[in-house]
Amino acid sequence: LKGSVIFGEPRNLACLAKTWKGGGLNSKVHPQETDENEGVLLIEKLKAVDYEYREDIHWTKSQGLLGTGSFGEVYKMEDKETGFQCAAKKMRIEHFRAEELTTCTGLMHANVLPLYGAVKEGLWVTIFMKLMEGGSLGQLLKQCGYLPEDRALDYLGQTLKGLEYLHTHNVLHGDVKADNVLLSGDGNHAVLCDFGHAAHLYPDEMGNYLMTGDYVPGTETHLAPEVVMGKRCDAKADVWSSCCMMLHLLNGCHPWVQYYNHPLCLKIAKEPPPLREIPSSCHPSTAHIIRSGLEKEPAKRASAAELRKWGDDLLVGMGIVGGLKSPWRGEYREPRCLQ
Ligand SMILES: N#Cc1cccc(-c2csc(Nc3cc(F)ccc3O)n2)c1
Repeated sequence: LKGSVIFGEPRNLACLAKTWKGGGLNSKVHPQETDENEGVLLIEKLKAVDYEYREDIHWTKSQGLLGTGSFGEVYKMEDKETGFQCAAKKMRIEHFRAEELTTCTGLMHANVLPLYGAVKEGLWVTIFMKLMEGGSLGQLLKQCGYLPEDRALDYLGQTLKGLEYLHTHNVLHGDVKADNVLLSGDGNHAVLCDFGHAAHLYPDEMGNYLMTGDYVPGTETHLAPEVVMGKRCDAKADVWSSCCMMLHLLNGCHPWVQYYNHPLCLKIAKEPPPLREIPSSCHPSTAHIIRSGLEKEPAKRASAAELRKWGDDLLVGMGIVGGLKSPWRGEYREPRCLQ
């Protein structure tokens, strides 16, 4: 069995990932070589042996799912030689998008989940990332209904910090939602994950950074109007989604679904933004932040940087600087949409 898994740099992984798109060249030209093993590991704790890194031989996934990512299931995994544990998303090569790796390789920020590497084994691609013991924000919501305003604001702020960084690097996340925000074991640190819908933003003649046509839309309830209308969109599409996520955190249910039937995309394009779903109990500045992020016109919509700044000032204004937030797994709150 031969392999070509190396310990390398992010740009090596970005370059290799482009050859995996659509099943990879080899699987077409030499179908019998569907057991090939290639990839790039970015940390020493994941050790390829003789240029191979194969499931059950060099690493094993633990029983039970951590979660379900875009196009693949997420497991806790352990390197057999080093005992190091991390998270791994395994998916079929047909569902793999090179952007999942080319957008996040080489990016490092406190609110963006670090990438540890990726390998292809036959017709499967596995992406390794840092293990986040607190699980996803989506899972936390399922456990506690909806979040108190201070904690929701804190998680929105951390998500916006991650988005601000991605947007500065001309990357659109493309599927901002509670399921794609992961938490540390103590619930205090939140990171953006899952670049399965991510896209590179390119400057047009007007200097706007837009994405190209091959964007795979994210979660319907969180899609911005310009996305559902098939327009070329920019980083502002993530800002709209982040405020849909905020409504989800505050209400315990996705926006739109209480008021409209599917297909929602027609309503998102036609109807006014879901401002009536902002809880009346919210601090006026919280409502202002959400309204500014739910402007239908992308040019009028606030940027991630602007919303994050307002959010930081508001948390200071509310006297919440680090840790004075409601308990992280407090008592269950009946989602507002079921009340
Ligand atoms: N650790 C962890 C953990 C716990 C719960 C959910 C998730 C989760 C939701 S989407 C997601 N995507 C993802 C996870 C990887 F390990 C690698 C690439 C990914 O896109 N992971 C991760």
